[in-house]
Amino acid sequence: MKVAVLGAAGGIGQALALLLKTQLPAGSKLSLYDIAPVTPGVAVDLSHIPTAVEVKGFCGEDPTPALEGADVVLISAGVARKPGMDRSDLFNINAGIVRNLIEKVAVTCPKALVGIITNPVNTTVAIAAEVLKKAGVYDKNRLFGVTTLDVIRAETFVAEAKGVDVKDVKVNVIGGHSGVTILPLLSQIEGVSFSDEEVAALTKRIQNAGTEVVEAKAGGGSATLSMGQAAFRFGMSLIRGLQGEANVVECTYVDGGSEHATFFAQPVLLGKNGVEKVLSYGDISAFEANARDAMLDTLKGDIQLGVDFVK
Ligand SMILES: NC(=O)c1ccc[n+]([C@@H]2O[C@H](COP(=O)([O-])OP(=O)(O)OC[C@H]3O[C@@H](n4cnc5c(N)ncnc54)[C@H](O)[C@@H]3O)[C@@H](O)[C@H]2O)c1
Ligand SMILES: O=C(O)C[C@H](O)C(=O)O
Repeated sequence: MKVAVLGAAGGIGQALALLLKTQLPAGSKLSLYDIAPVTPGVAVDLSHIPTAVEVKGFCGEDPTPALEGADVVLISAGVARKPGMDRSDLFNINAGIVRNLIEKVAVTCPKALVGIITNPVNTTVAIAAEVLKKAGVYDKNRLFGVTTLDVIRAETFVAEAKGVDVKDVKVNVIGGHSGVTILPLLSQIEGVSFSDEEVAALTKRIQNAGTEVVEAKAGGGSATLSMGQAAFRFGMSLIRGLQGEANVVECTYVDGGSEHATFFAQPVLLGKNGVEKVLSYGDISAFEANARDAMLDTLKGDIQLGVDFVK
């Protein structure tokens, strides 16, 4: 199994690379790419950790050597928010970065499973899809927006609020990855109940959790360590699916034939070809149905921005 991380010298990239180096299956290859010249050094640093995972680092303008033979590509290359910015403010810089990297993916490893972390995810995934379509290699089952951070936040905050063990809390988060498009389905969580006020407050906190970190870091960036963990969880789920493990399910933003929008995050069964099956997100409350319907104009606008960028 070969995993490539693009943006590997960044805050997320380094945290993710450390987790992958220490926990990928024995015999795996880890390929780190970033425009930053430090990247080969990041790989040398990691290579001193005694695990049976070979790690190589590449820098410069061309990611091709890092992508050769990749089964999974995780992309966190790009700029992060500062206080006062929305994720959409990152579009001007990150749209072009994702487009250029995906153009290389399309040529070098078109069959790889690609997870996009770079914001604004609602838009950058649409950009990636259009680039792959243009290159004639688009397979909707192999492209994912990584929304796992919303899931782990929801699980953490619910466990804290209700005083339960976090390992017993499972939360589906549907929609997209920004503001009102992040919709945790709190009504489905087994073993806990919430007042209407608690639902409103927890939903808002989960939707604003990225901003909570951006403000706490006071200009020093956005979530990197929790995102490293989230990307690691998602990347490992892709790998477990590729290896034929049964019942690997993650919420992720996919082109999955949703009735709501071209791309929509919901539970997905992962397998040897990426998306095995897009699963129903199940019954939801009236509050959640209203929030889902209210997000759709925003989500569709975000997606259209990505489509128009490439066309
Ligand atoms: N999906 C999510 O839930 C989620 C969560 C947190 C952050 N993010 C996003 O992830 C992205 C990265 O965040 P970060 O904190 O790691 O930022 P960072 O600035 O620490 O790292 C970004 C890295 O990308 C590299 N880079 C820039 N242009 C590149 C290019 N053309 N090719 C290769 N590498 C390039 C930079 O050199 C840097 O090392 C941001 O867009 C951020 O908003 C997404
Ligand atoms: O909020 C951000 O800008 C980064 C990320 O999308 C997050 O949710 O933490």
